[in-house]
Amino acid sequence: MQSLEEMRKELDVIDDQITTLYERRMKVCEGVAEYKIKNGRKVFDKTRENEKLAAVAEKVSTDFNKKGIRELFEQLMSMSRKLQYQRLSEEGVLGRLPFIGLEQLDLDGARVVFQGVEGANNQAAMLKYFGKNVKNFHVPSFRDAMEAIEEGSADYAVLPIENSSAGPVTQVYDLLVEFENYIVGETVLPIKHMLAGVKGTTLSSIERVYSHPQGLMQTSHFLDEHGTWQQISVANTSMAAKKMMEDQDTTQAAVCNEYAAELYGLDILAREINDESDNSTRFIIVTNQKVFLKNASKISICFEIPHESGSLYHLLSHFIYNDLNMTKIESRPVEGKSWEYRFFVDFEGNLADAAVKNAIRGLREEALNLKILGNY
Ligand SMILES: C=C(O[C@@H]1C=C(C(=O)O)C=C[C@H]1O)C(=O)O
Repeated sequence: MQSLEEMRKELDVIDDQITTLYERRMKVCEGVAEYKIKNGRKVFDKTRENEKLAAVAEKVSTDFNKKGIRELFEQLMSMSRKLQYQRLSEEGVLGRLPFIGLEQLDLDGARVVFQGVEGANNQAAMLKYFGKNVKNFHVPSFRDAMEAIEEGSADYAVLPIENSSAGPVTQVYDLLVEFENYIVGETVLPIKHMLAGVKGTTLSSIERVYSHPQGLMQTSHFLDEHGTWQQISVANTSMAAKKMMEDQDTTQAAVCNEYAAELYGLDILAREINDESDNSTRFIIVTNQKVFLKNASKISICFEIPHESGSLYHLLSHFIYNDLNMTKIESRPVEGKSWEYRFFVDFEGNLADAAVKNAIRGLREEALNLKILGNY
């Protein structure tokens, strides 16, 4: 039997050959890039890649090696594409993105819509971002807010997207896909939940507690201690508070913020019942124009992927190869396609950066239905 040293020497010789061949292959791919630039051809040719994968698998013997050689060539061709996108970028033929860069947002006389009623956390987020003199109105649902900007009755909408303890506001993710509206800003607001009821309500008189599902989730530890209370979801925490005022019923209470409790004349029965003491929610500012601030530093996109092994891995490699820092990934089921998912990715960068354009070009060719949700 050969010694380990001898076998390693043999591997070194083989690897030298692979390395030389890799460089030679990439050199040819540069030529392919030049050809494609000249002739306006797409970088990604899935048919050619599938033929190649089948051909190389044919040439090796065991199932293990068939799988291995496919993986190796998937990687090689993915590298080849990235080199080609880079050449396209250097030649300035990446194409223009349909977003217009602005020095600042047009906030003059802007009308802003938020979901809920007076006292909603969405309203507090709006006041934080736009200032207290902002012209505004409120609507019953997130969908109504999206429609208001799409049809132009409002210029901006403020929507919650994610909570530090309860996670994503999934409905808002889905609406971002459905509507031609784009994120232009974000703001983070600390959220403190109170348990509030009309005068005379006590912890022992309560049978039902009302709030937005996020409000119920963010106070689940406290609510679990009162397991007999029925938890009822309503569209907004401030709507729950308003309902308490309207019903005047001591068998029910609302999870809402202090301002809403005050506004609707409720007593606070328990303060700061949120599970996490630093509970906070990130809100996005959405508009109907494809614009971004020139100093924007975060990009949100979403895409579907072919239902094949390795496809997410290959798509995410565009971030790695362009040195882009991915800060978040979420997935949501694709409507009408059971067990298929749409991915939402946030990463650092500006749409004017070459690295960003390069990554988006690659993602656009290789993913299904890529949508840029905004740069802010
Ligand atoms: C090199 C090409 O570009 C891409 C990369 C391929 C490869 O590395 O073999 C194959 C198909 C294309 O997706 C080509 O079109 O031939």
